Amino acid sequence: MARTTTVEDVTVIATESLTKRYPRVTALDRLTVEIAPGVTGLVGANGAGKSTLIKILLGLSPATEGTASVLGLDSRTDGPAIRAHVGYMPEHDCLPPDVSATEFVVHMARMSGLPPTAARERTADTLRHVGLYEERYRPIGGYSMGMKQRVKLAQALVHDPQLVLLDEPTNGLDPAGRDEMLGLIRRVHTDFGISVLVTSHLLGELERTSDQVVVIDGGRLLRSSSTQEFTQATGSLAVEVTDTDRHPDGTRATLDALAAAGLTARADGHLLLVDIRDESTYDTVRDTVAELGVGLIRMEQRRHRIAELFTDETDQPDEEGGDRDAA
Ligand SMILES: Nc1ncnc2c1ncn2[C@@H]1O[C@H](COP(=O)(O)OP(=O)(O)OP(=O)(O)O)[C@@H](O)[C@H]1O
Repeated sequence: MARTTTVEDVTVIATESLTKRYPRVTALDRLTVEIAPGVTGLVGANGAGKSTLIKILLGLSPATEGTASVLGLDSRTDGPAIRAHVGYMPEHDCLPPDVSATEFVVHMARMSGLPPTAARERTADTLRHVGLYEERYRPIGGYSMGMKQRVKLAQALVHDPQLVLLDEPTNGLDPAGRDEMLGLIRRVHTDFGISVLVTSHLLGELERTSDQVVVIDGGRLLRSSSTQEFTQATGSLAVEVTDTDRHPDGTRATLDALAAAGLTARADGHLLLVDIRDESTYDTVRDTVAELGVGLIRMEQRRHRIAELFTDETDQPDEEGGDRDAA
């Protein structure tokens, strides 16, 4: 089932100066971005313009200015062809409570043009894939939020699209449910080769799930790059040490000793952030800690986090994560 990537689909979505103005608000403001195959996270606070972008990409809402192409098709003129090759999971609950997941997803498959037998087979496969097989004949009205989100995902996948646009698929889920949904989303790409654009206002989850992250704010592009670039190594070494009877504040004692050894370091809570000058920095830290007699709990190179985009670049968040999910 997995597809091979060809030169033509190196860019699955491209926008150029895309602008959408409503009477009172500019929802998208000259947005120019290219999205490669794989899993892409589109992150932004509520009202940033994520849903507006998705509706324009699907050809459901016209842009005021600029252009957007999806799988090489023009969203202004090729809406029906785009929707034939793209699956869409809307943000809000749009499910009929009185029908079963099977009935609903078969209906959506038929709407996309699949013949009856193929629609039933694809529905069974897709519901199994999203983990809803046992409950598939029960009315959706009795489903949990997590199960409803899976039905919405299944209907987006049932016609075997090349790309799916998932609008806030983790909304309303508890942390375990979110993790499961993110795992499913990742597998949509790894198992079936389907590219995914997934929106969220939660930064941490996109860091884990996406190959590329696009950040928008007030309809403008804040940043677009690979997740690897976002989380690349920084030039500082995070060091954590124990306290001892001789050094009841081990962190402070180590900070002073590192300064005496000629290194630049600062305390960040219980962590010490040491500037890496060259390879010898590691040895100097190790030797300084050993001479002091405090225990070395960890010594590792710091990595950037996507959350830092929303703070001062130099204002490193707490190592334990803090509120990494807040946009
Ligand atoms: N049909 C509309 N008419 C007028 N204004 C709209 C319309 N749709 C969206 N907006 C406005 O455009 C801006 C962007 O909204 P959009 O729904 O795209 O944001 P979002 O990032 O998806 O956030 P959310 O997750 O809250 O939906 C908001 O200020 C919103 O109020």
